[in-house]
Amino acid sequence: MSKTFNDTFLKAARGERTDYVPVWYMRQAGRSQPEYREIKEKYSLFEITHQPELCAYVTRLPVEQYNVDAAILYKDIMTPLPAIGVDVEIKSGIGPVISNPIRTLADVEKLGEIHPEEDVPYVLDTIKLLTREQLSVPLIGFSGAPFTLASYMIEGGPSKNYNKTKAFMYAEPKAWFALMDKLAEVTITYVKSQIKAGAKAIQIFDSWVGALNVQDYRHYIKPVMERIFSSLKEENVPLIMFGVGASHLAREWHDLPLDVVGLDWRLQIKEAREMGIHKTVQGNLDPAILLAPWEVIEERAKAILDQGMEQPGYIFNLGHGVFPSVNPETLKRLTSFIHEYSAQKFNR
Ligand SMILES: Cc1c2[nH]c(c1CCC(=O)O)Cc1[nH]c(c(CCC(=O)O)c1C)Cc1[nH]c(c(CCC(=O)O)c1C)Cc1[nH]c(c(C)c1CCC(=O)O)C2
Repeated sequence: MSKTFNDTFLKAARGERTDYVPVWYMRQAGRSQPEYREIKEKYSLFEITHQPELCAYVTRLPVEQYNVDAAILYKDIMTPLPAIGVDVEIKSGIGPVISNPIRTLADVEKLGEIHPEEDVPYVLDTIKLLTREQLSVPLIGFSGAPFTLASYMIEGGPSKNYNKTKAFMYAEPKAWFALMDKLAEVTITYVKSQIKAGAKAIQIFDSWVGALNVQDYRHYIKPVMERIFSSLKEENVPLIMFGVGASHLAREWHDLPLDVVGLDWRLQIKEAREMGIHKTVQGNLDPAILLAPWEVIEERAKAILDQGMEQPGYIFNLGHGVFPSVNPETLKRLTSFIHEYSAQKFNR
């Protein structure tokens, strides 16, 4: 490794004091970067992820350009699903589309298991490349969570209201829980293989689970999340939870055996602390703010930092992914602002 390893992100994730607030951005490897757009003209997401050298390069780009404190593996939450029999294609401008959606218990029973070394060797090879030779910051591995994966598998694609998913959940509880069990198994096996290959932290994306109320979350989802996090806990790497529009579930996540509660922009960090969330918090600048003039971005970032830095255990991020139209210079400037402003405050 040429540079010394920077573990600020891992320390913050574990709730330890740091010299400054670490930063990374969801969807930092992507469409806001001209180098990435050039690659995307030639290759699809799945084609990039099947080429470990290229995939490692795409993963590294934002670390070098934005000076962020963590890298996130370039792949999608759909990546493990073909291995268990899901026919998924990522359609440009739409998202994941699935041609054999789940409709019955028999469909659930047909789903297979994942064997990461055979089914997704390219994911593990990319991680090995990055963590053994190329990265000076921790690599975040990830998986989609059962509800969010199931929502695509049942709806057959992106959805606004998750009606089919909810109808399946309420009307076919036996099939629902069987599906949650299968997806928990996939998540656990897949994530453990990423950690074994070298991932230093894990984020679980339950992006769309905010569609459920607290009662349904407790009944239909929390037990499966409890099982996943209890099993992953054995691996001793920081575990991060994230979802969109899920402020009403943040307290439920906090109960789970995980290390970091990810927040979108709807809940202020001080409100989360008042709700009793004392674990590390990650977030939560509204990604739309990045399209505003710099003065507005700085003011909003400062307001978030002033709340987040009050307790140790804070990681700066956006409340959701970077939009394609964001200027890379803005992300670079924001990272140095977060680093400098927090270093000054911490060292006073
Ligand atoms: C729900 C979800 C998906 N994928 C993901 C989530 C959870 C995070 C979230 O809430 O946004 C996670 C994801 N998807 C991708 C990453 C890469 C790593 C990173 O954050 O930089 C990550 C972490 C690449 C991607 N995932 C996708 C692309 C676009 C690829 C293409 O256009 O071919 C990339 C680079 C496609 C995808 N995949 C998905 C959607 C909704 C879309 C289309 C929307 C879009 O284009 O932004 C499902």
